[in-house]
Amino acid sequence: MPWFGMDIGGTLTKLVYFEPRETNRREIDKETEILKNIRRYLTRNSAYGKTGRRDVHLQMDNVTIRGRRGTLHFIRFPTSEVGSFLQLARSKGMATLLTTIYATGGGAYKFEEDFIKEVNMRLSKLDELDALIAGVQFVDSMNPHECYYWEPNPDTTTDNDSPPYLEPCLSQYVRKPFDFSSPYPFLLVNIGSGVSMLVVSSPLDYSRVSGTSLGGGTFLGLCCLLTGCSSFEEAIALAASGDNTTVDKLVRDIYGGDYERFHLRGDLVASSFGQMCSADRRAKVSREDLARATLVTITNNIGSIARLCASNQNIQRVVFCGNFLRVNPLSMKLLSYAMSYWSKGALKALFLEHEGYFGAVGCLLHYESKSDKQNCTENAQTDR
Ligand SMILES: Nc1ncnc2c1ncn2[C@@H]1O[C@H](COP(=O)(O)OP(=O)(O)OP(=O)(O)O)[C@@H](O)[C@H]1O
Ligand SMILES: CC(C)(CO)[C@@H](O)C(=O)NCCC(=O)O
Repeated sequence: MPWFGMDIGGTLTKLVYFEPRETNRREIDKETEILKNIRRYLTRNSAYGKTGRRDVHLQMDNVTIRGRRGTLHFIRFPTSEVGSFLQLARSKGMATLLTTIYATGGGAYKFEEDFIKEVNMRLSKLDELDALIAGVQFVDSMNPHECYYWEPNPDTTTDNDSPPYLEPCLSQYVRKPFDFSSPYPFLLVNIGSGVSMLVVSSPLDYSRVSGTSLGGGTFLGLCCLLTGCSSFEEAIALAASGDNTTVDKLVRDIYGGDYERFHLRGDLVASSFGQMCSADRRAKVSREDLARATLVTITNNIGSIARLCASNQNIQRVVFCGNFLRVNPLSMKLLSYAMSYWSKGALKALFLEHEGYFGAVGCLLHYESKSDKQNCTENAQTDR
């Protein structure tokens, strides 16, 4: 059976395929024709059907899993296309193999029967947050460049005591590697369709301390409504060339400058979408500006909750992951700026290269959903 790990999320399904290195002739001969075809199909293409994509740039070579060396391939498709995926898998002969694969995410429960009916495939279900943490730890241990952060380029910033203003500052942010070899404790913020926030205290000890339904799904849903865009990539491209200050009400729109007593600078957003109460302004606003304001609103809200959780728990490192951050450097820079600015430099925002794939990797590792060793508690969500 090919080694798959699958995370069937609210928006995207992530499939990670481990291709063991062929060690000898006997092993190659033992592989059935169907398995060979599946391997060739997956590894020689980067698009599957209309919507399946392999993220070739994320491929990891020379990975060891359960004593075998090989390559990890990262594939995604919209969860709304699970039906087409099952038909494709059937057409490749999957139904003739007696298979069980490890799967997580809400869809592992929702689509369990469909997998059995369509491709004779059993889903062995793992908890999505257990799988997420296991995946983060494993990928980070295999990839020295996994973890990174953003900071203003020291060559382009001026020597000035006051923090740099937001907009000019963001364009100067550069990406830097971060040594994540002693990570604990850290706050893990998984921005998928919705958002989960986990305090990770040690490899086997974490708790879900908060969450918010205002996540990546909200950004995309609102952008589709407001701009008529039809894909995440389009929404991000619109936001990248927009200006949220025509949509949001800033502190300076209310005060004429800074609100000095409480150190609220004039360029801070006082009220997200606050300018859209005016019919005149609504008539003039562009799709780009609306997309930018939606991105900034959702990102800053997640940043605020993350900051509260981190300071409640006395944590300095906040690791953001999830596919909302895919092709989305703007949100990463905004989060970096907000974490540092609002905590007066105490908090550091960190990011992971394999963004939304950790749950699927965790499945591939065949971690058990309820290990006796693991101390995973669903805490009262007091941070809301
Ligand atoms: N190609 C894409 N299509 C749709 N959304 C995308 C795409 N790329 C990135 N995204 C963003 O990623 C989000 C989904 O992220 P992710 O795959 O981590 O979560 P999920 O597993 O689907 O959701 P959840 O964990 O809440 O069930 C979307 O809501 C959207 O903001
Ligand atoms: C429901 C999950 C865990 C599914 O991945 C995720 O979408 C999420 O954490 N949503 C936020 C739920 C909340 O805490 O308000």
